[in-house]
Amino acid sequence: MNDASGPAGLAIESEGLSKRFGHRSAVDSVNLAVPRGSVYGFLGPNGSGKTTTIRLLLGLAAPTSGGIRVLGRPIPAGLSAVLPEVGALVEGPAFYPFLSGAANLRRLDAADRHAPRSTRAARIDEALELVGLSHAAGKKVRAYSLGMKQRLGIANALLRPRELLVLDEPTNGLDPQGTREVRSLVRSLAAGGTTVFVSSHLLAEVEQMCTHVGVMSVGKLVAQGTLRELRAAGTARIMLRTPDVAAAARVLSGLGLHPEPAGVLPGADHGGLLSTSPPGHTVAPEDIVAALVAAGVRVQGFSVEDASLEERFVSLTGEGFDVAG
Ligand SMILES: Nc1ncnc2c1ncn2[C@@H]1O[C@H](COP(=O)(O)OP(=O)(O)OP(=O)(O)O)[C@@H](O)[C@H]1O
Repeated sequence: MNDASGPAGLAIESEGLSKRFGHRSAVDSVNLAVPRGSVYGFLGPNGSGKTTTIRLLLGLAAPTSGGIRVLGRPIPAGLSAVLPEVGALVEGPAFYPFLSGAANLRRLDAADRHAPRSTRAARIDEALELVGLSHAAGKKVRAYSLGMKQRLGIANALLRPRELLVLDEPTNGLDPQGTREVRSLVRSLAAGGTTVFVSSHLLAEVEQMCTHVGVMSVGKLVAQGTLRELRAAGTARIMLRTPDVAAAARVLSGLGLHPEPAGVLPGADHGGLLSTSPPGHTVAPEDIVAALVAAGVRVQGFSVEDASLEERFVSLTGEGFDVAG
């Protein structure tokens, strides 16, 4: 595995990570590569193995086979050294409803034997500030909205400065306002330099929050990379309106694209072309227009539709993604 000790290293890395329950493979040969400083969206339909993977990463379950390194140390051997650097929100944290948010954090902080008592109050104030709950510190948790409870859970994960934050479906069950709160919190933590590994079954959410994505399907990691890389692996579509259809088709074919007549398009005198580029083959839109103009093709309209990530993920997982959110 790579050396993860430098800033350019990986915050999480796994090799052949597998977990079986009886004959059932919940996680199957997963090779994760989560760069330091990234917001990594761990995307997959329900039951695809995300929670099990997260439990393995945090040493909450033992792998059947394969290796894991978190912040450069092997798991589970290096857990005690790594855990203080890692904040996690896996199962929704249990709060006492009749205690205030601050009082709940005081109890949780007191349960951490590494947390010095003398700095407890300052630590709690800081964590509440970070998640935007200072104003509600003295309010009983039963009066918190779901979004506030979730942010309190994240505050608990942030009682110490963390290099890595692992969040399992942090917006599950939240209303749109709570969802927005948690997403913007994740973005601001990432802007502060924390690596965030966040699971989700919502494609739109991953697109909004994340720099990197790993896609799980039936226990396997079927794609991984930056959002841009995954988009580029799809097929871009070009729509061209022109009266010079035949000449335009020759130019596009010459660029390695696949033009097809699009019939009469709205606003076109004679017709148009739909053109796709084969996967992995990209021609900059400005180069396409320049080539058309150089060949004397009269361009009435030109648009590029990026391959939708949704199409790409559906083709990877064979499942419709819930794209709401
Ligand atoms: N303790 C367990 N014993 C037996 N099977 C399990 C156990 N934990 C998980 N599984 C199975 O492993 C598979 C992956 O589950 P997992 O919870 O990791 O998926 P997930 O992607 O997190 O889904 P969800 O979003 O619904 O939690 C599922 O088929 C699940 O039923």
